[in-house]
Amino acid sequence: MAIKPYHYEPLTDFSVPENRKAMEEALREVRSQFGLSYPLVIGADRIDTEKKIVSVNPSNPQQVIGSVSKADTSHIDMALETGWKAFAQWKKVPGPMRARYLYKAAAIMRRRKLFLSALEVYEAGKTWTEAEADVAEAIDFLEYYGRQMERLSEPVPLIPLDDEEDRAFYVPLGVGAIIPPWNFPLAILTGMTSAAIVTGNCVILKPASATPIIGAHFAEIMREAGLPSGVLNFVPGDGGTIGDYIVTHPLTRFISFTGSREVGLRINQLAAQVSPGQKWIKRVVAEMGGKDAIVVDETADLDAAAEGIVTSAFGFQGQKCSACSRAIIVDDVYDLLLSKIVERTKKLRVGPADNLNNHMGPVIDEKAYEKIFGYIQWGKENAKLQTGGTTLDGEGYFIPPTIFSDVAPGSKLEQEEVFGPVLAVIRAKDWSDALKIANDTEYGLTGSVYTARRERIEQAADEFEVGNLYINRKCTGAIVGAHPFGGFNMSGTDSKTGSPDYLLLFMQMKVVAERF
Ligand SMILES: NC(=O)c1ccc[n+]([C@@H]2O[C@H](COP(=O)([O-])OP(=O)(O)OC[C@H]3O[C@@H](n4cnc5c(N)ncnc54)[C@H](O)[C@@H]3O)[C@@H](O)[C@H]2O)c1
Ligand SMILES: N[C@@H](CCC=O)C(=O)O
Repeated sequence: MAIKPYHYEPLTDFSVPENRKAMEEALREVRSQFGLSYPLVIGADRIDTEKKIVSVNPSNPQQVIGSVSKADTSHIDMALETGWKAFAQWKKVPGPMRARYLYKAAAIMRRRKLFLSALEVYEAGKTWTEAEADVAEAIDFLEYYGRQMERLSEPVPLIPLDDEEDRAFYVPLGVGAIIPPWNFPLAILTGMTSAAIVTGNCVILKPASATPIIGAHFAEIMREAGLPSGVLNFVPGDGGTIGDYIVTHPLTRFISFTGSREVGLRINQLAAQVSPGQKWIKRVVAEMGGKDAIVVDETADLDAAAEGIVTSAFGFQGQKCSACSRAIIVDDVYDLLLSKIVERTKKLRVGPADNLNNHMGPVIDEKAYEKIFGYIQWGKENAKLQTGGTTLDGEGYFIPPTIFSDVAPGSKLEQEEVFGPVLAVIRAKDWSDALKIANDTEYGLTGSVYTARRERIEQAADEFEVGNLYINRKCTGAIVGAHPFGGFNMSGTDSKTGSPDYLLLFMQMKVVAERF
């Protein structure tokens, strides 16, 4: 069997009765495993600690999904030392062979797709479709990065000199820390970890504290895929407590982080300081937040725009870095489009994520719930509430999709990342004004433009300062390999996940020049 060219993973249609039944069975299977405890994994050792991170269901926080052991600083020392020991062998494994571990892990994930999706429904509060899309994306990262590593294992083409042989090839960096967020609990964690590993590095993986059980299942899948021990060390812990220790540790060679602007900047700053005994400049790859906008002009298909805005704003409860949190609409069509957006939004059902009939589940935890309601309160005092904004019945952290209109450019709700189901609608004088408002943010992650005018599409391609610009479509849902993903400015360190360039961030080029 030859390795086929990369193709993104198809999604499951849950309107088909057999698929629905299979998912219901997977949800039952996950429930039967509630309460299990998962150890740290350092080298070949599985370590149970007294202190645990307890993971709960955000749709019903009384329900415990499971617990993971909690690493302290001594475990971080152990994991880094173990990683460096494993690195001595792992870096010598040829790239195409390392890729095979990823293909194997992808095959295991594919076989367990619905189980992992069901786990996300309970641990992250994702609806069925959002959960399955995340698992599919994790598989995509494994398949795509494997093939990219095969390509990058070829010798680098050089200009030949007359009197010597020159060779150039990529070598790994060493042992690094992988620090993912909870919002794409399998896809982003898998992408970040597999990119570092397939390029020949060893890692310590600290999953986000809200979704550690999914992380534990990933670590287990990599073990089943045959990954040599010590290449991936799994060390859950509280970011605020052990994060600085990991980042400043002299044995940490690189940090791959995805999360908030605040934590990303802190990591970037701390990593720049040289600790005693450290003999490299740490490399930091940081993917951070967004304040993403959809701009609509007077020539746009307004029904398509309303659909794109609602999907982008409220998919996974607005908890995507790519989420549309600003709809910037030109005056001519503002009132009409606003009414279409509000009408569609009012049809969205919010409730427990394991019920297929709900379009939206809960936000991730109490802290997020309180923070989002802080923004809602601000909106009530400073803008016009169109829908939502109330508390909802039920045990979980449910927030209705909330829309504020007449939000002033430059104001708090127009500038800060809410990371929840809150949409700010902003009136622009005209197209030029709309583009100016869209660019007036320190972030630059995703954006969309709805227009029928060719010259405006080209102007946006040139002037809309975002890493991922979409035309006449939603601003979420990047596909690995088709939409390299990552933002400008305060949205990160200018890297692109799922792109032909991404793996280079985990390697350096070595040149050997030989005279005979
Ligand atoms: N650009 C992207 O591709 C992308 C993708 C997903 C999420 N995000 C962003 O992530 C944020 C939401 O995720 P989050 O709430 O998990 O973010 P977060 O910054 O709170 O946490 C991210 C990770 O950092 C860890 N952490 C916390 N404090 C730390 C410290 N001092 N040192 C080291 N690690 C520490 C956390 O435990 C977690 O694993 C949003 O801002 C969102 O826009 C960006
Ligand atoms: N890659 C995802 C967003 C990841 C951030 O949360 C998308 O394109 O919607």
